[in-house]
Amino acid sequence: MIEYRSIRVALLGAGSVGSQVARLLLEHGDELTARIGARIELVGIAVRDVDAKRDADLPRELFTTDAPRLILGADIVIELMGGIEPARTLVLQAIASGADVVTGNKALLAAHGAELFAAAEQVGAQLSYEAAVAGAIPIIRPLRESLAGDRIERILGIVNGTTNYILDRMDTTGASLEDALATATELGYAEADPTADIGGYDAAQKATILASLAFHTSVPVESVHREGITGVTAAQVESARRAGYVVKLLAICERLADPESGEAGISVRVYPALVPREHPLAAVRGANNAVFVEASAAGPLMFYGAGAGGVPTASAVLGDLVAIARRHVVGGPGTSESTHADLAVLPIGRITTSYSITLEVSDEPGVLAAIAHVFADHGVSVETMQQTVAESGTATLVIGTHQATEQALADTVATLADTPVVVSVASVLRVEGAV
Ligand SMILES: NC(=O)c1ccc[n+]([C@@H]2O[C@H](COP(=O)([O-])OP(=O)(O)OC[C@H]3O[C@@H](n4cnc5c(N)ncnc54)[C@H](O)[C@@H]3O)[C@@H](O)[C@H]2O)c1
Ligand SMILES: N[C@@H](CCO)C(=O)O
Ligand code: NA
Repeated sequence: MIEYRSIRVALLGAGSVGSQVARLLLEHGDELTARIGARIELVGIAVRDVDAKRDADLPRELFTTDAPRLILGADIVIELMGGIEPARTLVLQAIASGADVVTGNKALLAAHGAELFAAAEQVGAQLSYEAAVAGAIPIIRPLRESLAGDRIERILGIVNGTTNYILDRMDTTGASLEDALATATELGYAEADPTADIGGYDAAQKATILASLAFHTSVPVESVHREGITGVTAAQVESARRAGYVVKLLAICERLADPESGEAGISVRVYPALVPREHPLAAVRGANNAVFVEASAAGPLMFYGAGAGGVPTASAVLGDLVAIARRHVVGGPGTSESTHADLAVLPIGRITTSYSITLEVSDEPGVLAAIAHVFADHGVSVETMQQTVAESGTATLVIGTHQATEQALADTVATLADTPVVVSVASVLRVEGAV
């Protein structure tokens, strides 16, 4: 019989994801041993309350409330507690004590990634985080390894399941945002406090992580332009549907030249946008996630699947664990994060996009000309214009623009709002992923 060496694993947190990681480790131990060439020994699980009800039946003797002590002597620490503290201190402590770390904590990485990666690099430790972006979907490893020889041009991600569920429900049933959110809460997709999801904060954290990796640049979460879905109305979704679009909350990471200096830069932004129905992202339904990557040589690629859920997310955690454990068997330092490109993150005003603008206008002679003037004055070219006349003496104009800078489009919208024939600017949405 082969005598396998033991790799000591400490788990921090046994909630939705942690409890499934522990269960799978215990249930599939022999198979993992054969794949790794070493035995994974789960030495303990740190939790807040040893007697709390869990999603999986786990041996009580594994539980402890003393996380700092559990870390000592571990070869690999899996952090699945969430939040910033004490997760940050514990991860730093694990790295300092010579352990490698697996985490699913996007909030921690978005806020303190640079510090944690630097600490890991200093001692040759590995910090892996596949679960932190788009749950079970392999996206971190493909960006870091499979596409390491390519050049990423753009990433369009649906990386928040809760908001995708809400927008999909609005699209398919005509529900209001409030009603769709209530259903998402009932079904357990949305948290009791849904701010992080519907405000776009969760997606912004994931965008930071994706952009840093894709563009070899440390991207602070504060530099991400963020708009949530709270302003999306049933009327906008319906009008998008009639025009052949679907509204999606997108995390966009894009390589582009600064229009002012001409220097290479990147844009990282999160907002609800119109996506053409023919685009692969339009087919991402319910609470699923997808990351659409455009690479220079590979062309377009889409990674699709379950972006959340205890069991699927545990798969991503175990993948990282097995990769690290295999390295323990053969030896050598971990892979450090590369930030050599150090590209500037451009402010939202410098990016180029196109808009769909819906205006309520008076239905009288000269209105179209007046509106066309506003666009021309700001150097924004109109691509399409559709008019519907209401009985009340007003008309609805849906105007699609060609690509223009955000600043020019924002100035156009501001001037339109002050134009006497414009009764109201009913909706302004960007269009992304033109096919
Ligand atoms: N749930 C998902 O679908 C999902 C998907 C992707 C990533 N993630 C990430 O994975 C991590 C874990 O998520 P979750 O849904 O399992 O969370 P959870 O709230 O269900 O579980 C957290 C666990 O950590 C423990 N814990 C929290 N603070 C602690 C402390 N101070 N000391 C000791 N134990 C503590 C809790 O007792 C609990 O066991 C988070 O960072 C989350 O963002 C979750
Ligand atoms: N709240 C997140 C969970 C996964 O990070 C979502 O809705 O996608
Ligand atoms: Na993932």
